[in-house]
Amino acid sequence: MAQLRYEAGRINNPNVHKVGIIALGSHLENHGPALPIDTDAKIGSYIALQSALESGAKFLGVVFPAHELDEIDHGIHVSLEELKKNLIETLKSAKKYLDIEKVVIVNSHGGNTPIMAELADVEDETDITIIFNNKVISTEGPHGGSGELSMGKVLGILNEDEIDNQTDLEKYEEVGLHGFNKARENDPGIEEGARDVEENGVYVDEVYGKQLFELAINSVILDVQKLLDF
Ligand SMILES: Nc1nc(O)c(N)c(N[C@@H]2O[C@H](COP(=O)(O)O)[C@@H](O)[C@H]2O)n1
Ligand SMILES: [Fe+2]
Repeated sequence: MAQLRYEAGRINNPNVHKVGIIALGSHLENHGPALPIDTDAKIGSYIALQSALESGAKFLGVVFPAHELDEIDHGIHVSLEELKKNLIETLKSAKKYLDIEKVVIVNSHGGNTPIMAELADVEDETDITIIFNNKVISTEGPHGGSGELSMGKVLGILNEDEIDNQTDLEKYEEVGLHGFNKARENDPGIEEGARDVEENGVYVDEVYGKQLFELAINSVILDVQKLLDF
């Protein structure tokens, strides 16, 4: 069997080959008329791929299923148990075929956050060390709001003709999670996002979109370094 040249290419530390970066987003979720239903998956995949290119870590693609709170009905999502099962199978496959021992999960969908409480289990089941990176969720602001619109502009997935309609909130109740009153009552962050869209509307700024991506990518690169230092 061929001897692999782990030091080939722009590789600072050959151990980086044991580190993977995988995106966890949502492919089937309304984001108003200006953004496609797989906006989260594309934002997360872009961050994961760019981070892998910069750090030398392996790009492991994107997890297919996504979870969401019951009180937020804006797409097609699975139970937390089903997401956890799929994540374990996916990571076991990365270990079996690519000899991956450590992974950064790049989360780009707010509804996946509850999986964080299951990660110790996932690490035990897969014998893989995990860092869960939620940076883009914590900086992007409201669902289908200015942050996602601006990143969508950078990715070229934005329908510019529909931007003025994005805040027709009676029609597109998912924008800012405006129409999900129970979720707004239960989560001050969601309430804040809804109020922001209701009071300030939305805008598109490509420079802002690039800054959001840079912040998220740098944060993932730092996580890769932390895993290398383990
Ligand atoms: N979709 C969703 N589900 C939850 O459970 C949430 N807590 C949030 N939070 C807010 O929505 C933004 C996420 O929107 P995307 O899922 O990335 O489209 C997030 O930034 C919070 O403002 N969202
Ligand atoms: Fe989402």
